[in-house]
Amino acid sequence: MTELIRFDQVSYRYPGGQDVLGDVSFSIAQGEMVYVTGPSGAGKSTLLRLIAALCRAQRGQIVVMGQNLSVLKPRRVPAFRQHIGLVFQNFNLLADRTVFDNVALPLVVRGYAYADIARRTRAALDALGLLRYEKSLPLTLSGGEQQRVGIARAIVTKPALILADEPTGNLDPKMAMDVMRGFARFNEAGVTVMIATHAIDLIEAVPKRIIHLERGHISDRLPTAASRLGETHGVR
Ligand SMILES: Nc1ncnc2c1ncn2[C@@H]1O[C@H](COP(=O)(O)OP(=O)(O)OP(=O)(O)O)[C@@H](O)[C@H]1O
Repeated sequence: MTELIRFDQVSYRYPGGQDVLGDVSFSIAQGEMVYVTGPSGAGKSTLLRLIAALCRAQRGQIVVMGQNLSVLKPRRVPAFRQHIGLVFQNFNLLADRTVFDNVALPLVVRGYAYADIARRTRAALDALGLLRYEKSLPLTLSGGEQQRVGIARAIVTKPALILADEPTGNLDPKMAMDVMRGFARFNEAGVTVMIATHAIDLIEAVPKRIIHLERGHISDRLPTAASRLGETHGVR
């Protein structure tokens, strides 16, 4: 078993705040698919941000793909991130570029030949059911369609690791299920996948390992329909 991600007693606080993650330790093997669950504010997004080196833990050690993130030099962060597909809540799409251009961008940045870019981009668009929108501008699409453009852009480089934060948040139930099954297919093809989600029904439909957070700590208590009810009502 090759370890892809390791957290050893990791704590993190935003500037001026309190610890939002405290003494978090876990290990994820290459090829695993893992859900990160927990009530709103439990620290799910922060956990994914730490793995992507978008922020840096004050205490403990994080190793991702063999790289110890506490000693990763800022100028090396972009190269490190090239192996990660990020799907975050704000889609960060370029409003003045077509769907095709948005999805192709990571390949353009990496200097792929145009024929390769076109083939891979269309394959990613096809996988997310977006081919017919390739010439559209993102703002002419629905929220769910824009979310899928963000996912297509994250997978187009065939990353070793996909980190997805609430990737089904804006999707209708059928599309949400399709997207979750899509992640499971990438995972079957060997990609390690971590998904922060509240969608207990999808987790039950596509069951995988769960890392459950409660107030910044890993908890053995797994998410249930009852906790989902609590979340809907904002109970912490
Ligand atoms: N940029 C920030 N500055 C200060 N505090 C922050 C920042 N981002 C998040 N927090 C705080 O950190 C805690 C954890 O937030 P995080 O977004 O990781 O939780 P989450 O489990 O992903 O929540 P949600 O399910 O609502 O997305 C929360 O208390 C939040 O208010």
